[in-house]
Amino acid sequence: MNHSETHNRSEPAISITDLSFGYEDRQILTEVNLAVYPFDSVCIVGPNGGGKTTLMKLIIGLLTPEIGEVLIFGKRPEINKKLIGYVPQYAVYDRQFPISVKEVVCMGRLGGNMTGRYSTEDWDRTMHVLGEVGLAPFAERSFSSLSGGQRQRALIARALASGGDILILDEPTANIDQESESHLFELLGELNQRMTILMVTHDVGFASKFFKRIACVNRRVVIHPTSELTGELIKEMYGGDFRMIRHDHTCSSEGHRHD
Ligand SMILES: Nc1ncnc2c1ncn2[C@@H]1O[C@H](COP(=O)(O)OP(=O)(O)OP(=O)(O)O)[C@@H](O)[C@H]1O
Repeated sequence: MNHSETHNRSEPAISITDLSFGYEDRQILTEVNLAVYPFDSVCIVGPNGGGKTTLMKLIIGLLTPEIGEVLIFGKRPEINKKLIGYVPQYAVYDRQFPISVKEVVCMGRLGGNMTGRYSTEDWDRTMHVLGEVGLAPFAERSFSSLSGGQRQRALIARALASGGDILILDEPTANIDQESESHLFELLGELNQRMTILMVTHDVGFASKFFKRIACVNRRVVIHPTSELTGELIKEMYGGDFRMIRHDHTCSSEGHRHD
């Protein structure tokens, strides 16, 4: 049983209050308020440079807010970071570096293991999550021999090896074909039965079929149920000027407005 199942479901898995953040003198996120409840699935969209990755890094505790706070199941990210699995935007392994699929996945266990060595429990968990993503037969194979879609699933397994409550993915569909993308969403659908899922994507039309809510990040963050959107509208919205979620909303490079 994971933390979400024992946790009071009326309390957010992720709670962001009055958060502002910038790099040096540049303000990137302003007055962000967001509550994501257990078993929600939120697709994070927005123009390039709008602050999506920055927001994810604040949630997992890689960055600390200057103003406001982020809580994970009521506690600071550094305390509850083990509840979060993160699939970063670029996970590059040197093709010459002979690392096996199971080793990549087991690296997800290091966060909670101060010795730098893996226990039997670590390897058991690794094989379990490899089974979950359908890659158990590939455990001994070299990571670089996997296809793009298989690699992505291995990286999800690595995230699952560390945290079992919240899964955060930063553009996992960027380098995979459409069939692998369908498989990825099937897998995410299964995982969403027991986890909260947040995913940054540029493929809004496809993603909106899976996600319950869509958050537009462009300095400010505005969240809507995906039921309010149609695929066509989202594609339009994602064009040069991030267009309209409803007639009274605009999300563009100038910021997100509710008129
Ligand atoms: N470590 C850093 N130091 C200074 N500026 C940064 C740093 N990381 C990101 N930025 C800047 O902050 C802004 C927001 O970046 P971020 O990566 O969060 O945007 P994004 O919405 O994820 O963009 P994309 O869709 O292109 O991935 C960008 O202008 C980026 O150049």
